[in-house]
Amino acid sequence: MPTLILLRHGQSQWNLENRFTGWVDVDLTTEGEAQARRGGELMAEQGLLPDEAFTSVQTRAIRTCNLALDAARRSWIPVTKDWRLNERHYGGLTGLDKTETARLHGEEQVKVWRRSYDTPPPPLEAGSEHDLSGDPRYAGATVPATESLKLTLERVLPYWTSAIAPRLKADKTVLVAAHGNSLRAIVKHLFQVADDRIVGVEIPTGNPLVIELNADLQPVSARYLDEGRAQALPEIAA
Ligand SMILES: O=C(O)[C@@H](CO)OP(=O)(O)O
Repeated sequence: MPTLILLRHGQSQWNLENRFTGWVDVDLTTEGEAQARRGGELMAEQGLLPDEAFTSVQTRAIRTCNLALDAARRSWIPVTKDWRLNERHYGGLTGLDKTETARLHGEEQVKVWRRSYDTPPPPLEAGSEHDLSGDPRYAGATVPATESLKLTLERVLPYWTSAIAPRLKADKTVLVAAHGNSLRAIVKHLFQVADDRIVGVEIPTGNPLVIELNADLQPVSARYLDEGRAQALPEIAA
């Protein structure tokens, strides 16, 4: 049975500092490294051993992938990195403190920027501190100035369809080590979550989400491996 393991990176330095992160390449904290290792141990304990892995081009996801695979003794499997699995681009909010931003703009406005489906944050100014358009890892890609979840899904989905789905259709166990919002986009697609319901999906850091799929890649079961840190999951269509 095709098995998908979604793993959000472990706690990052800016998760800890409560700053809007997006495409900024912050690293894991010591706690985040431990979460990633624990995620790998849980996979091994439950016999969920990935055949292949996909991750973004951001350090916190790459290191989470490596730490989890090391802990599961699967660091030899093929790992493919692609920017399409990056976190949602946070535009002009990048780097700002989330609480301070809510104080300035109001809780409601910040909730819309963080969790609405199709309202992107204000764009990042070209040439500003967090402008990554000159970063060599994005050579050939168009670096967005901001992204809503909808825009994130629109760049994740073609990659899902062309690169990840074929491996699942070949009946593989596939690990995707990525980010809160790129994984939320995959969950939205797989579970057909309505635009106004996706706000309720919050994937915890470093907790493997195992989704068993049928031959048409529709979910037949879903569960977090660390039950103590689990969050609500969308319903599976009958
Ligand atoms: O800052 C970010 O890039 C994301 C993920 O940590 O935050 P949010 O919870 O607002 O999606």
